Amino acid sequence: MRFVKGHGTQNDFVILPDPDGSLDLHVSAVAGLCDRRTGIGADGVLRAVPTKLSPEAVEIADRAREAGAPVSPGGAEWFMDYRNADGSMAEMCGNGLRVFARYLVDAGLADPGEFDVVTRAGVRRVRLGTEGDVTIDMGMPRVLGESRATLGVDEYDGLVIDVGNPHLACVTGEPVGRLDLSAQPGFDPAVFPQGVNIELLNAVGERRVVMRVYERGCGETPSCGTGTVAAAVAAARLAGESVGTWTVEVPGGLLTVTLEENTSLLTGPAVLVAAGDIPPAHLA
Ligand SMILES: N[C@@H](CCC[C@H](N)C(=O)O)C(=O)O
Repeated sequence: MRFVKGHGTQNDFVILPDPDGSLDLHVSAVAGLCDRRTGIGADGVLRAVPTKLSPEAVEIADRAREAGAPVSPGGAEWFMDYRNADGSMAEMCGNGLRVFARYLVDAGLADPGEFDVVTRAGVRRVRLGTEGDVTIDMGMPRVLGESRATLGVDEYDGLVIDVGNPHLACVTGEPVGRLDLSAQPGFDPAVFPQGVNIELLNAVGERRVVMRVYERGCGETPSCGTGTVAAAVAAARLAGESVGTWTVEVPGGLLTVTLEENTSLLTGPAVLVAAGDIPPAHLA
């Protein structure tokens, strides 16, 4: 089985091309591939399957069209089947989608420029820039209320934000570089029955934030694209703003989030670093 390895601001992924839709990915196979000692090592797996060969993806694309989403006519040809490092499925991955788009273009499976990709969060438009950056239309983030994260004895208030997947974005005055994110922070399971990605962030300047994240199904990662959108929304609220461009500094680099009236855009790098073969026994 072929694989490609890539990352977006150090949030890293194993891409598994599945051109005939025959790959039955088990939780343990994903966890094995993502293991940093016994596998390839990654924060997640991106299975690339033609939309038409995945009933799940066909349904998502149809629903998006019915809801009036401007799915490009020949577009949305590929489904990004995203899995976290522990093997769990998630709806959306912002860094992963940039890397996925880069892979499709490099592999000759999509034309450079702009195209649509099906994700579990809906159809997302991607645009490859000329400088190596990729921009994704992430849709309209929804603020659903407030909740609290706990780190040891410390509590952090935050906003419950849906970016296709669930987030709790907590702005704090305590420098986030000092926080211990080595263990799962506490959260209210009644608010997040499916788990949550938790961002802790400092507003450090004019539309600039520093963020760390503890991802559902992964642990602390150097970056989370959907998390940066949630962070920008939380920082914007604090500043009494709702639109504009925020720079989000994560341990793995810099991402740009533009909040618009009806949508949000995420821009950042997407790099492919290796390719190879996985022995079939490793996927069994
Ligand atoms: N790293 C991702 C988010 C991946 C999914 C997340 N862990 C979840 O379970 O929702 C990103 O870049 O957005």
